[in-house]
Formats: sequence, structure tokens, C-alpha cells
Amino acid sequence: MDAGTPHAADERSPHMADAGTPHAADEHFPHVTDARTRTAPATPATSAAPTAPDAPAEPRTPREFEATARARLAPEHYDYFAGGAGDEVTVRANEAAFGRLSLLPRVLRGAGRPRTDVTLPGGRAAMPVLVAPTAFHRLADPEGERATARAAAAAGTIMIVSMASTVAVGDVAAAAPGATLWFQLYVQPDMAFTETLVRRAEAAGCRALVVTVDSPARGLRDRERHHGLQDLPEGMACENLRDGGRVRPIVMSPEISWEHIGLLREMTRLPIVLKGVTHPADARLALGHGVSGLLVSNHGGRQLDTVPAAVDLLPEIVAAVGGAVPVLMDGGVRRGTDVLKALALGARAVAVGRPVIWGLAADGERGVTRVLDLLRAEVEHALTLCGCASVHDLDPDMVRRSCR
Ligand SMILES: Cc1cc2nc3c(=O)[nH]c(=O)nc-3n(C[C@H](O)[C@H](O)[C@H](O)COP(=O)(O)O)c2cc1C
Ligand SMILES: CC(C)CC(=O)C(=O)O
Repeated sequence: MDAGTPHAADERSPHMADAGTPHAADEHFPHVTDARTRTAPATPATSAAPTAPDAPAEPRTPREFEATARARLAPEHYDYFAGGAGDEVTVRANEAAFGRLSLLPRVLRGAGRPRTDVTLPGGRAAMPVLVAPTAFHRLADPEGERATARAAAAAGTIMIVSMASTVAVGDVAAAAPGATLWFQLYVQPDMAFTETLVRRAEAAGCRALVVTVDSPARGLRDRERHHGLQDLPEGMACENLRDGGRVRPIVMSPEISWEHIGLLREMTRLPIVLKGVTHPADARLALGHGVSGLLVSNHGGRQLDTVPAAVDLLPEIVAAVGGAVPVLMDGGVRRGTDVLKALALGARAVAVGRPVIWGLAADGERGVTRVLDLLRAEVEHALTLCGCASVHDLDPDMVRRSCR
């Protein structure tokens, strides 16, 4: 399938037989095909050693992990992880927006050493930084999502396992018994198969469903088109999508509606968090559909390009929800100070996508552990400098918009 033309979403392929609805211009992810019929040449997950001159010997910040990861990854896999849609305006905006926000600390509060823990619909987390759902961790490390989950467990935080994980969610849970897992779901037009996915997540002990709603079609990603990335390497597949002897393609369908969220609500007792709500009107609608939380996200700039930065959307969504359910956010979080800004503006917690991938590609489980440790330490330090005893002491008045 050629994802390289604007019309790609309308093209049919043998995989579209799964669409389940006649008009679902349901583009499926080019990498996700039946593992037994894949045609692309296998590519090693990582190259032998980090050799790039800009890759630091020992990365000391979440951002520094990217250079090390880039040196280890095959170029097409690096671009898959790093890239976004269109001109990547939103990818850049997510990080830049944090740079335009300033923190205004309080003093002399005798706050002591701050607590960093938070309560969320699917359990507690030792820090307000979750692992965002990202696909294909075995492209970054042979242990894949198993390594990520162990690192999340060690950090005491929650990992949102992507439906497109390269280790089945049950195997991720088995590999990291202490981990709190949530399961990310793209509702499939075939609701019977959607139910199969939900039952797999429940059986694995997942504590919440994160339903991604920003993908009625796949974003147009120039970097992937440039590489002609078509498939996962030999021996890798979207393990949650197994159905009998085959692996189903992920269907992204513009037919998915609030009605499906209603059906999902009846299907499971797990808390449902909607990921990818960006319009306040949709946030208000969500409240009428029994959701337990919202995750404000523009998919790391990988879906519709030119959507505003996620942190800039946060205040409006928080106002629309009016405290009825917790609001989380992701997109561009790279520093502890970014975390504080988002929390001060009303997020209960944030999630990080690419930083975790960079840690994983740089040094497997240890790399992810290091990235999460760095973020936790930075959050604690920034809370101390802001005079906060816990994340609850943050409020919007501690954030100012600077002009740079
Ligand atoms: C390589 C990659 C794969 C992703 N896969 C998924 C996915 O399978 N499901 C999903 O809901 N979001 C997915 N996302 C979006 C992330 O969950 C998250 O919204 C985004 O990465 C946050 O931005 P950040 O990378 O700047 O932290 C993916 C993002 C990346 C970078
Ligand atoms: C398999 C893909 C659908 C994963 C994804 O959401 C992404 O690459 O952004």
C-alpha cells in the first residue's frame, strides 16, 4: 500500500476486507500486516554501537538520550519514532510551547521534601509522569515492551501499553509483575474484535483503557513515506492483533463515533480515558459518555499537523471539564519543569512518548529506567524550588506566559 499520496486513505487493499463498514476509508498502518505474508527485508533493530559524534557517552538529560538512540537505530526506525505529520509544525510546537511558559515560584513556605505521587482512575503512580502508548518497542530493543514495563514498574509509574505493541499485553504483564498497566485501544469497526482486545487487556490485569480518538485515519508522515517503510522486520508483529492463524491489521476508521464509546462503556467495567480530545466541545461531550478521564494529546504531532501545542490546549479543556474527571496531557514533555507547568495548568499527570523510546533504544530497560529517574528527580527538585510540598500545591497562578 502506498501511504505516500494524499489519496492513500481511499485506496483499498486486501487488508481492507476487515473494515467491517462499507465506507470506512480505514487506512491501516502499513507496518501492520500478517507477519506470515510480510515482504519487506528484515532490518536489524539496532546497529552495533553508538558512533554519532553528537551522542554523549553517558546521557544526562532525557533530551540527550535522543542522540544516543539515533546512533543505534536504523535510520528508517529513528525517523518512524521521531517523525510527525506534514511539516511537523505540531511536533515542534509541543516542545516550543513549554519554552514560552514560565514558572513563578512561591517562597518561605517551609514545604519540606515534596511528594511526587498522584492518584489516577486506574491506580496510584509514584510520580506524575506516565509512559505514553507508543508502538513497536522491539524496533528499539529486543526485549521491547517487556523492558519498558519493568522500567515503569521500577519507577512506580504506569505504562500505557500500545495496542500496536510488539509483545502481547499478557506477556508484558507477565514480564513485569509489579507494573501497573493501562491498555491503549483503537476502537475497531468490528466490535466483536474490539471486545476480544478488551478481554485480553482485562485478562492481563490492565487497570484502565485508554481509547485513542484522534485517528479516524492515519496521519500523513513524510519521513515514513521517504523511507517507504512498509512492514515490521521478520519475526516482529503486533502481537495483540493475533486472531487465529493471522495478525489483523489495525483499522483506523472515520466511522467510529460516540456510539462506539457508548458500546465500549457497556462492554467493560474498566475506567475509560479518552486520548486525543483537543476541542473543549468534545471534552464536554465526553462527560456524557461515562469516561473516567481525558488525555489531552495531539498524538505527538503525528496525526493532524498544525493542531496547537498540547500544553496550550490544556487550560480550555480543564475549564470545560470543570473538575468532573481528571485531565492528563502528553506532547513535548522533556523536563521536570515542563511537568510542573502542565500540572499547574490543571493536568493531573503527563505522559511521555519519545523520551521513553530514546531511553529504550539507547540502553534497553536501563535506559528507560534512567529517563524516568531523571524526570522524577527533576520534578522533585522543581517542586522544591517552587515551594511545593506536593503536586497539589501547584496552581495556574504559578505559570506566566513569556514572550520568547
Ligand atoms: C513512535 C510513536 C508511536 C506511537 N504509537 C502510538 C500508539 O500506538 N497509540 C497511541 O495512542 N499513540 C501513539 N503515539 C502517540 C503517543 O502516545 C503520545 O501521544 C506522544 O508520543 C506524546 O508526545 P511526545 O512523544 O512528545 O512525548 C505514538 C507516538 C510515537 C512517537
Ligand atoms: C501503529 C500505529 C498506529 C501507532 C501510532 O499510533 C503511531 O505511530 O503514531
